[in-house]
Amino acid sequence: MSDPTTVFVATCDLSGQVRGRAVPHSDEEDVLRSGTGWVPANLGITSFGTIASGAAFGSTGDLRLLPAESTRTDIPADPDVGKPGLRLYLADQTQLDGEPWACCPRTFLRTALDELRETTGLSVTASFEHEFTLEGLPATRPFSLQRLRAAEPFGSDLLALLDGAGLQPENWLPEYGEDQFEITLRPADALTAADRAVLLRELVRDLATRRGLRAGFAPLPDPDGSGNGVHIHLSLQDADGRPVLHDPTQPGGLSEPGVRFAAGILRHARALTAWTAPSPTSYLRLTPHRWSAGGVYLAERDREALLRICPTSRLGGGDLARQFNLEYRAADATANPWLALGVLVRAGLEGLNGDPADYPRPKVWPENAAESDLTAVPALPRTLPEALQALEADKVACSWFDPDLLTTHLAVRHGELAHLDGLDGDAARARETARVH
Ligand SMILES: NC(=O)CC[C@H](N)C(=O)O
Repeated sequence: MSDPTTVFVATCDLSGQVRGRAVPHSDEEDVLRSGTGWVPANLGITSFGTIASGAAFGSTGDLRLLPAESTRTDIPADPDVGKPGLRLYLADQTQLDGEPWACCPRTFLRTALDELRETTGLSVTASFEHEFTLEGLPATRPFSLQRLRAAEPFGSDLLALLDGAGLQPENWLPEYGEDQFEITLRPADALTAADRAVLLRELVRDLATRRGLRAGFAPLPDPDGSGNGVHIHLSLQDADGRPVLHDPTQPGGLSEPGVRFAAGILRHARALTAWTAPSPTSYLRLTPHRWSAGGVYLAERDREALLRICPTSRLGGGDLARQFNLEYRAADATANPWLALGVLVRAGLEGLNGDPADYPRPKVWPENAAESDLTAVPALPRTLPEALQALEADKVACSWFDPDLLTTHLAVRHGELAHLDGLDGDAARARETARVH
């Protein structure tokens, strides 16, 4: 394929929106070396396009968008619909001299991973599973071949696009909800996995538009239907790349470091949701019996648990320790993937390094736990304002962020709430659903 003439250099904001600017292909080498201009105030834009009052950034200040070469993604030309090809890079937002900018979400994740490695010797492998709704198809049944075929050639084109872009697609499936599909990618090192999550959503939306469809990632498009979740799978490896989460002698097969990492996530769970589920409608999805996350607990193979110990299989000579992973289920596509994974790493790190008195061993609920046994597990926040209050009340969680990043995040969240203020439930949901397409 010939090189696309346009190169788009992008970051992902506090609402998961990808924003950036294009440069001509002839400038690509220069831009890879020295970046292109950017403005801190971009971080204070809500997903409704307004600048949040109270954001830390105003009319002054300048940054560079410095592309990460590893994220280079080519969208091939689609002459049938008159779209030229595009080269896309994800970028770090840096100071003008190239020094890290502490409010850059990608830098936040990288710094958390560095600190995990420096203080524990551990690294993270991760994968993001995305559900979304494909509007414009005939009605079909959940999980059916009919639904898979109804989405053709979108499905096959998507697998080819992701494969060609090096995103390593794993599963493409017709899901349970009306018009719902799921795409999973192979596990990768944590930064790559989060980069791929940012790219995946854009590639899905772009391809859907080119095929005359509309891909929606709203957390709950229909109040009576299924939610669109983003499930974040993660595992830990030691400095030699050996998996450390699995210990068959322990409850649920979860090793001591695994339990401690999980303890950190469970302890800070209510604050974490302010980052992983940052929209008002996120909380309509996070209710019991939706198989999203019905409470703050750790369980073997239970799709209602906030943290799920995923199944492993010996089939075909499978390596159980390598397959063993934890799945965080309270995220959705209104979250920034770098921040969502970054806060999980930060919380896990607190569990690993913190005083065990502050991070008591969580119970590992067995797969066959009855719902009546689980009535005492802590609840997730019921609304976004509750999650924001939980974040502000959690001084440990607040300490993970540059004060300007925290202030701006809170301002954006409150700005979005204000945008929906006074609308009734249906109107608010409709406005929300429209913005995350
Ligand atoms: N199969 C599943 O795990 C369903 C997930 C569910 N749709 C969610 O909102 O997270």
